[in-house]
Formats: sequence, C-alpha cells, structure tokens
Amino acid sequence: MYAIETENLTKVYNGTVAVDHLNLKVKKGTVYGFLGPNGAGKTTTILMLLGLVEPTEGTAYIAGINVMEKPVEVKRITGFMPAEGGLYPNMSALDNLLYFSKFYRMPRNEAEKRAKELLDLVGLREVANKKAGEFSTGMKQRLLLAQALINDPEVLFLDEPTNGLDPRGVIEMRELIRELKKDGKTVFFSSHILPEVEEVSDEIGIISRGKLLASGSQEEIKRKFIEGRVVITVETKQPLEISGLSTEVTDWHREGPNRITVYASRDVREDLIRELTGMGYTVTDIHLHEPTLEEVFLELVYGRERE
Ligand SMILES: Nc1ncnc2c1ncn2[C@@H]1O[C@H](COP(=O)(O)OP(=O)(O)OP(=O)(O)O)[C@@H](O)[C@H]1O
Repeated sequence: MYAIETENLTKVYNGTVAVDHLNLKVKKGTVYGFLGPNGAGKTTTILMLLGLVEPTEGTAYIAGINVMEKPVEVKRITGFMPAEGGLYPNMSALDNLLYFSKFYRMPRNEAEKRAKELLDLVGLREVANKKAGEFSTGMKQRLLLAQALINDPEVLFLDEPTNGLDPRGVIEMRELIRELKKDGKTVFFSSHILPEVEEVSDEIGIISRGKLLASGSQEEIKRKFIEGRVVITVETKQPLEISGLSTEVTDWHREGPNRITVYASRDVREDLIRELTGMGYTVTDIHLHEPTLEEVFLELVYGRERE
C-alpha cells in the first residue's frame, strides 16, 4: 500500500486546468519532493490530497483511504503546513499549538505535553510564550511545521516549506524533514527550487502546467530522460575524421581536432571503440554524459536544449 496514491486526479477552475490527470505513487516512510514552477498545480494537488479541495475528476488515497469518501479519517492521519497564513500573530507559540490541537479533540494535558515536545523538536521551546507575530520568517515556518505535527500524522504535506528562508533556515528545515523521515513519517513537500528538493528527497515528481512530467528516484528520472538521446564524447590520439563512420549516430559535432561529441539513440560506446580502432585510431577517452537533475528539470519544464 502506498502512503499517497492518485488516479487521474484532476482539478479544473473555471476552465483553467490546474491539475491534469495526475497519477502519483508515494511509498510509505519516504520523502517525496514535488517540484514545479509557480502555478504548476502543486498547492491544488496538496489541497485535493488533504480533502480540502474537491477534484473535478479522479481519485486520491492516503494510506489506502479514499480521500473523498472518508475525509475525516484522512484528516486524522495527515498534517499540513500551508505556504502562507495559518498562525495567530497575537497568540504565543504554545497557544497557537494548543488552539490547533482542539481540532483534534486532544485532552488539554496531552495537548500540552505534545506541544512542548514539538516546540523542542523545532527549537522554539525557549520562545514558547512569545507572540508568533514577533517571530522571524524561519521561526514562523518552524512553528507551522510543529502545528502540522500536533496530531502525530502518518503523512505530512509541506507546501513550499523553505519559502522566504535564509540559507541557514533552509538547512534547518531540511534537517527537520530528515528527522521526520527517521521517525517513520511520509513527507510530501512542494518546492520550485531544485537543490532543496534534490538534497532531501528519496523520490521526486516534476510537475508543470498540471501534468506530472517525471517521477521516481533521481537516478530513474535521469535514466529515463537519456533513453533515446545518449551523448558521448570521444577523444583519439590522432586527428579524427568522422565522415563515413558506420556506427549509428543521430548527430555529432566537433570539440577539437581530436575530439568529437556524438548523439545516438543508445549507448554506442563499444561500437565506436571497435570501429575507430579498426580504422587505426587510438581512443584515449570516451565517456557518456550524465545529465544533471537541473538539466533534466529545465528541459522537461522549459524545453531547453541540453548543452
Ligand atoms: N481557487 C482558485 N481559483 C481559480 N484558479 C486557481 C485557484 N487556485 C489555483 N488556481 C490556478 O490553478 C493553477 C495552479 O495553481 P497552484 O496554486 O496549484 O500552483 P502552484 O504550483 O502551487 O503554484 P505556486 O508555487 O505559485 O503556489 C494556476 O493557474 C492558478 O492560477
């Protein structure tokens, strides 16, 4: 059973397709980074997964529970850190958490114990009685995270948790996400900043204009991306003349007298070495170009050419 699963999940707002037939599978206990540019449909997806926005089409399951059919059960096992809002500025950090705990009908002493543990976790215990409105952006984000954890959820949704944070805040949030994973939680978090997702996610989903363009581990995404478009650089001891080569390449360009880059639909390194050796060349270097996740992301989302 997956922690999160969707089948053709779709949301159309007055003719605008915000989320388009999304099929997601997120394994239990993993960190899933949901990456996409502004307006890609990340928030809408999260809101549908939480049962807060009704899908136009499709189904979503959290830990096997149908979100539309059993919204209350889903709310019990999920936590949500929104991208903005969500705190009462005139209430102390502790009171914000205690107030939130009431939605889960937690007994007061249990709520207090839990709230204090969470303030410890996010490093706000010492400012527990300070008003949330006086907090820095990083502190507010951490309080929002504590709030999302009040009901000890199995599956946690964080919408742009690093938004507005300075580099140190980003590192702290990343460490907190790792802690949550250690604790066995599934963390689904959205971001438009690739390195933040890359660092901490077990799996990544790339979304653009409501569509899931790639999903899986970073290695899987890269491997799938290079299928059919392999880039190989070859260097030979002697000046290289490629015309008349029978190894199947789709294109090539010269990097220097002894060095060329070829584009092929599969890994033709062995064929190239064999053929070039047969032609009397000594191959001094041959390597396959591994795209970075950034190249994959940019090309998938913006259709940029790889260098
Ligand atoms: N309540 C709404 N009514 C109408 N259109 C909406 C509504 N919410 C979102 N949209 C539209 O749906 C699309 C997806 O928006 P969404 O907020 O889900 O994207 P996002 O990836 O979270 O973007 P961002 O990073 O900017 O928050 C956008 O075109 C947005 O304008």
